Amino acid sequence: MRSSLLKLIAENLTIDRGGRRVFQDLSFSLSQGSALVVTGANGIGKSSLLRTLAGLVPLAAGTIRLEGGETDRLPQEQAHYFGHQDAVKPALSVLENLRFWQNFAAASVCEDFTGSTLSPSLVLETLGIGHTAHLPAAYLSAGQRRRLSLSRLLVTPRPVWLMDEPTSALDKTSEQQLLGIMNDHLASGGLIVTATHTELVLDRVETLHLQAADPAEQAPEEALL
Ligand SMILES: Nc1ncnc2c1ncn2[C@@H]1O[C@H](COP(=O)(O)OP(=O)(O)OP(=O)(O)O)[C@@H](O)[C@H]1O
Repeated sequence: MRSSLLKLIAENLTIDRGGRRVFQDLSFSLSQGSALVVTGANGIGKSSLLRTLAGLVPLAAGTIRLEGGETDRLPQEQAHYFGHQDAVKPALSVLENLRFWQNFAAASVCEDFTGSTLSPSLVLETLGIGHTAHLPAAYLSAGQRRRLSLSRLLVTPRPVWLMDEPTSALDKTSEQQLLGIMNDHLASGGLIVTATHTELVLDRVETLHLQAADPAEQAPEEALL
């Protein structure tokens, strides 16, 4: 019997950006195999929350931990961050980009999550950009660049995926494929935190709706509700 299921636990998070408090005392926990969908008005702090979980924005207060994860690694070292920017090096070929990321981001496996490791070539084929493998990444369209960025998550297993507006720039077919990939990750025991303005059809979803603490800062449409 498994004794230490993975759980992402955020307690009393407080985040400041540009000298302004974005939110404070935010707490949540997310169990293995589940996705947390973060919603809320523009500027409420969804991206800031994801960037904080990824270790890219410092916490003013609070703690983040991955229970059941690798004890000698920080939670962000066990997470992939799929943000607005695609982190693609334009002068390298598409395949070189992916090989770079495979070598750069260490795999993170633990008792309850092994994930799958696919070869860069296979991932590019799977995501429909195999024919671009030897082109400079600068030549990719916006949607192809997005798919290359997504492919990083599949060449190196990490249990936590932090995904900011993951469907942006994707066509309907790619969007369906992305949802399939996200559901596969959940089915293999992974966890996903995703910020979105669109509905994502995922298998096990919890929602976190961020709201302004000060009603004066609420978006007009939210203030009317
Ligand atoms: N680098 C930064 N420096 C200063 N303030 C920032 C920075 N990035 C974001 N902010 C501010 O932090 C607040 C939250 O921004 P954030 O991008 O997290 O919102 P969001 O909910 O993701 O918005 P959207 O739905 O528009 O993407 C906003 O007031 C924004 O202006």
